[in-house]
Amino acid sequence: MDTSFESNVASRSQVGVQDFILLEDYRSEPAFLENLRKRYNESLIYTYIGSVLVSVNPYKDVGIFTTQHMKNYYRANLYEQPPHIYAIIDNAYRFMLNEGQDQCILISGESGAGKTEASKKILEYIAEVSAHTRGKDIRDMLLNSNPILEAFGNARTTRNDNSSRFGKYMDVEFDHMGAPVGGKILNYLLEKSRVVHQLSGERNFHIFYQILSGTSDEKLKSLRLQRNPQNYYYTKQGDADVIKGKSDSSDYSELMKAFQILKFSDKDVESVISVVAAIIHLGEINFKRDDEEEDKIIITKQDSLVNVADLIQCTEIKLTQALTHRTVDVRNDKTLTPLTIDQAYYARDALAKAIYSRLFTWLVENVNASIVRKDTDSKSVLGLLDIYGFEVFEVNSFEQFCINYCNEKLHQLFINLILKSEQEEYENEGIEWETVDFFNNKEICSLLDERHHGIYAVLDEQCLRPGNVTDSDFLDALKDKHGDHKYFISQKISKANSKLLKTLKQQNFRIKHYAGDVDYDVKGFVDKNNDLLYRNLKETIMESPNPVLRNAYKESEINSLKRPATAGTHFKTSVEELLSILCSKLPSYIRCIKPNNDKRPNKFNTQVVSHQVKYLALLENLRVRRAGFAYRRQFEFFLTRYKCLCPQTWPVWKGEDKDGVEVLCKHLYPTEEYKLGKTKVFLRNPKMLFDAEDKFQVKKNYIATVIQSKYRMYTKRKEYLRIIAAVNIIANNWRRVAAIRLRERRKRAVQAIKKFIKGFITRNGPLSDDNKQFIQYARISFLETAARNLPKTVLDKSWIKAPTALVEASELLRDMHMQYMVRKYVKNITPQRKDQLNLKLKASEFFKGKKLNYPESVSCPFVPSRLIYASFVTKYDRHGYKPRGRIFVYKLYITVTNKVDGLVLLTLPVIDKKDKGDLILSSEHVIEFVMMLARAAQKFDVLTISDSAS
Ligand SMILES: Nc1ncnc2c1ncn2[C@@H]1O[C@H](COP(=O)(O)OP(=O)(O)OP(=O)(O)O)[C@@H](O)[C@H]1O
Repeated sequence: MDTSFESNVASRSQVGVQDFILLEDYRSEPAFLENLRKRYNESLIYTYIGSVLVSVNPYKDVGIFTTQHMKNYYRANLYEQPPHIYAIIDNAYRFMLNEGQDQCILISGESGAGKTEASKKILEYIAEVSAHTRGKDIRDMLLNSNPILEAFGNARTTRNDNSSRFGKYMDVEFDHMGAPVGGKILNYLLEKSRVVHQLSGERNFHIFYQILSGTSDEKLKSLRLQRNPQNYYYTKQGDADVIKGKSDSSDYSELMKAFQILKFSDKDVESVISVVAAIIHLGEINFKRDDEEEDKIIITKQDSLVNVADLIQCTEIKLTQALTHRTVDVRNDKTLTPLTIDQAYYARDALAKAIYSRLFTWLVENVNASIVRKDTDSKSVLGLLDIYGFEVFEVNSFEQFCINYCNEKLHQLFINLILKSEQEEYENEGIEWETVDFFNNKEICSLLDERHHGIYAVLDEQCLRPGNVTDSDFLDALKDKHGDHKYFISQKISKANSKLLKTLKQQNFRIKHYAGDVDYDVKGFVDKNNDLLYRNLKETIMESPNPVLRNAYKESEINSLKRPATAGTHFKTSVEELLSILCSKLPSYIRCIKPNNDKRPNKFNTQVVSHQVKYLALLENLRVRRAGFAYRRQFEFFLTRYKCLCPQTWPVWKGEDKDGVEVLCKHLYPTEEYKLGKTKVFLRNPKMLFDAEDKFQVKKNYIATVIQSKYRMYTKRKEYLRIIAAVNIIANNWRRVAAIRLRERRKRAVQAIKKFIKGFITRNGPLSDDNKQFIQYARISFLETAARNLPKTVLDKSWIKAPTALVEASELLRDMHMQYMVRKYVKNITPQRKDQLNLKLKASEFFKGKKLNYPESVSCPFVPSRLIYASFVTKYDRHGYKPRGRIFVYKLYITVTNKVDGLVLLTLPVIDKKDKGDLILSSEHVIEFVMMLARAAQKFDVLTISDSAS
């Protein structure tokens, strides 16, 4: 929203105003010039007057024609970027594509103001922005038509080193995608007199110097030319053949390349070069009176004539005759009359001009043949008019008259279109049209071109008169017809005014053009209007096989008794045709201004510019544009931009836009300062807009903060909602995944269980797919359970129950484990313990199943500390010796009952009578006691178990 005309308003004070409409003192010429100057000094060469672009030639590179600049202006609104020619062309190009309305861009300004450069920039822009589309060939051809037309149609003048000496209108046709698909060039009034005559400091057309400088030595030799232009009459008159910063030879190379791109054949190019060379040689032909025949003339430089004849491929005799004689047709009786020397020179120059003019027409026709649209897929047309500006010289001739007439007509078109569009806008908007004070040049146009009365008509009338008509006759006829016209001044009229008498020459007449007064010298008007080329010369040209000249004149035309249209009428008609072409299109204007007459950068000559501002009618243009209202805008746009300045419309206006704008305007301006149309609001004074814009700029910061915070909130909230949505999606997905997994798990579990059950059912059967897994599981499970529940001692006889399929393995395992336990036990057993165990074993032999309380004792280990020594009997051995260190029980019987008691009967043999007999003892550990005792006695056969009853 900020990149618009209105934002440019905000920066208006930086370097003047970018649009003259915003100029406070818009009626003041000094204010206008000052704005131009200020901007020019800052290298700001473009300024708008509404949609008209005013361009001041910088004569230097201002660095604003880069590809990046083109990109900046591409699809940008007119006011989005600083004023620029790209903005104008982009606007027209887009309008053409979007609305299908043909466009034309009218570039005007005086010589050297930058028209040709502007038209090149336009073509470059079109080529760039349509580069993505098809039509590369056409783009290249359109761009390369320039070097060709410039070489043959441009020349150095005192005002411009590269002055276009013809008017050019180019149509570029586009398809619906915006790709250029074809084009057509129309050329107007080539200044052909330049071929034979140049003023001091000027040159002939560039092509003459390009050929002399750029062709190879060999080629030059074949053309029988020397390099130095000073050697030839037609190229040396201005004595200014070297142009600073311009290379004719490299221009020649560029020209040859352009010929190739535009598909000129080598033969065609050769023919063109030959024709130009022939013209150079033609200028060398001189005449003198024949010494033998007084009334005859002869050619002095015969070799030049031979060169011309060779180059245009005609016979020398025919050419000689055509240059020195003319055929006079009196009642179908054709006689050959010798020319006077003057007539011969006239004929020579006329031939040179005719050939060159024909060459130029042929070139344009051939360029057109190359760029003509080949298919029918053309949607719209963009026309480009680069036409000579208003010309005022020391001596103004027929050419200036024509050029200024064309400008007069274009100016009228400009006024009509600009006024018309303004008027239409007011009418469409239902706003009363306020009369604009502007100069209408309608009367001047009528003075020049009115049927039967205008100056062209008078000239034609004189030219048609039989007999020898002079330029003075023409002037007299003019004085008679227009002597009292408001815009025509001649000596007859000026008699009364002595001041005028001094300034206006006898053979001159003055036209008060819209752009200023111009004095025209009548000399040459009749001849130039007749544009006569003697019949013999025409016939000579026609006979040439050179493709350029071959069809220059039609047989019917030569034999026709009807006079061909005069040059003036021809030009007038082509201007009318041009105007009707322009009228059928929507125009955009580029008004070019030359800042000084020295072709120098950084020099703004107010006087020079002031003159152009006047003749381009820029102030008038501004006045029309400002008539009544300086500023207008669609309601919607205006309300959107400025609604923040009124509490009732801010932040949201709920009603119609128009009502909102009314409320807003009431709040901002006095009633007389604005008007509401049907779709637009009109502000009378730019100051009103400036005020609103300044307030808006201040308010903008506040709004920006609000917008920023709202935006941040909005983005954060959006982000938050996005995260929440994402979380929900993830959660849903996760739940779904979890459910799927659970289902899968259950499914697997069901299958496993099924398989398990099947396996279980068939576990005792042979190994099969059904029970393989179960058995495997049972094995593992059994082994794991067995591992956890292994017996810890050798006495522990427990063992888990094995599944049927594993019974055998289980038993083996059990045995192995027992062996392992036993081995381990045995490995860890002490000698004492072993002894005890042996004793226990012995006890088992004796008591197992024999004494009732024996089983109780089995688990109770024998304890050595409870060892009982038989100390009560000491016996000697049978040899009567007392055994050393040991109890020796000589004869002992031990008896226990078979009951559950601890009684022990010790029966000792009586060695000594005094010794008592049997001994009954009681022990809690009766088995242990008995066994220990028996071992102590080293006799186990002393043990007996008796029935308790005995
Ligand atoms: N935009 C520009 N930037 C830099 N130099 C420029 C620009 N426009 C014009 N010039 C300079 O001014 C010279 C004259 O410009 P140009 O030939 O376009 O004028 P013109 O109006 O076409 O003149 P004429 O009517 O004589 O053909 C150019 O050769 C170039 O040196």
